[in-house]
Amino acid sequence: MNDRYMSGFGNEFATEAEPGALPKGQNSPQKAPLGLYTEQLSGTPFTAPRLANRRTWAYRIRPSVMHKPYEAAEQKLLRSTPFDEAPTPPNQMRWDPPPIPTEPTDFVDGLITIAGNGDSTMHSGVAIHLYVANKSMNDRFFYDADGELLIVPQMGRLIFHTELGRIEAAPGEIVVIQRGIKFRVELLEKQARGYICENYGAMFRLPDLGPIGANGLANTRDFLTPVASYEDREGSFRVTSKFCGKLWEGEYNHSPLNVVAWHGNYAPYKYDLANFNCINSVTFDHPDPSIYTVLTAPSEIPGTANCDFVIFPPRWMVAEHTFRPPWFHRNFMNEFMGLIKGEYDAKAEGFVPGGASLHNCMSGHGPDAATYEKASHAELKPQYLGDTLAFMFETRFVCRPTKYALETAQLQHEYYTCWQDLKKHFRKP
Ligand SMILES: O=C(O)Cc1cc(O)ccc1O
Ligand SMILES: [Fe+2]
Repeated sequence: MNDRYMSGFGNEFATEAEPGALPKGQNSPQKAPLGLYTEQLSGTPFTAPRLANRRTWAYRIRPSVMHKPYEAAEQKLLRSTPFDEAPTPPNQMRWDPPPIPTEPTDFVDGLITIAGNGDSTMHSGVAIHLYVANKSMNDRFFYDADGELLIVPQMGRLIFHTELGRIEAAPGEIVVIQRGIKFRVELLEKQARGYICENYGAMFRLPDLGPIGANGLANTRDFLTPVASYEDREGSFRVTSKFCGKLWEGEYNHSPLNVVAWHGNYAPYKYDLANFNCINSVTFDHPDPSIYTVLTAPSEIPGTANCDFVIFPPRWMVAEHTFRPPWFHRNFMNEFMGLIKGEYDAKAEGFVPGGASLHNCMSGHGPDAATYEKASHAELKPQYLGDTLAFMFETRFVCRPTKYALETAQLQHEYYTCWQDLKKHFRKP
């Protein structure tokens, strides 16, 4: 731990970048300390039950209201609901990684929507985007009124300069920036690439642990929220807003990252996936992948997540008399997968870091033919899967690919062939 982050999930934090900037004993004094403006940011309705209620009080150089009117802005490959650009095929789909652009492209211009579902205006469903960038945002900022952003870097370290503090993230870590929070993204390397789940629904939270007990999976102390830090910059700035599925741009004469102090429980965080305490079979059989849930965004139906964020981290495989990789299956839920590094144990080739796959409701999938043959005959000694980090956004509604995703050269039209060599082994007794 260093002094740039505070640890815990959903805590009531209090942090000031200048001593004395937080008012004592009340939220909205007649005059806030240091000549700051007081502003409340609500992430849930005022009346949400206490356990789900999220809001933050910000003490800032100027309030968020101070800007010129937003106007419609250029939108590149970013898409939103209703995701009806093209019919959704029931086929298994897989993509190679998107190329890094040759033109200067920042995090916002480099957003590419692959698929999505639900209705952002009804606060349900998700959009799944990739980002590719080679340029930092300096005088440009972004906020998403449609949903919360779960960002999964795959290449390139980044700094997310947010209203509530700075988060540095490398591949292997994830960052969550909630609805409405403004930020800009600085690249610490020449190129950056990764995945984003834009969650229109209820905020991501930690899953219940049931019989696992009070500890395990992602532990609360490993979630890190930044301390307050601010920019006191005046000039000409651009804020891009994602609102009702479209991009809008507003002119500001100051940096909106001007929060000198804040307290509350609505704040961005990061989590290092290496801290995930993996629970798995030490007897036999391959458990359902829900054991790998890092975060869940619930829906109003119990056990039916709007989106689960699941990882397949480095781990020991020890199950006896068991086919160890994922089994063949067809699911109710819809599975978008990405690979941060290494290899995924269900696929011998073709699923590469930065690439993606999509297996929608009731579409058969599972190990490719090469993996099936190998794992059916493998000696079942304890095996460490070291070089691997895959993840899944598992959603309640069918993920409907965008026209871009269906037409891009990165779509692997031959993906289905990885199962065509599965041999008939049946012997009638
Ligand atoms: O399809 C996949 O590769 C994801 C997955 C992994 C697993 O271990 C079990 C089920 C499942 O859908
Ligand atoms: Fe699956």
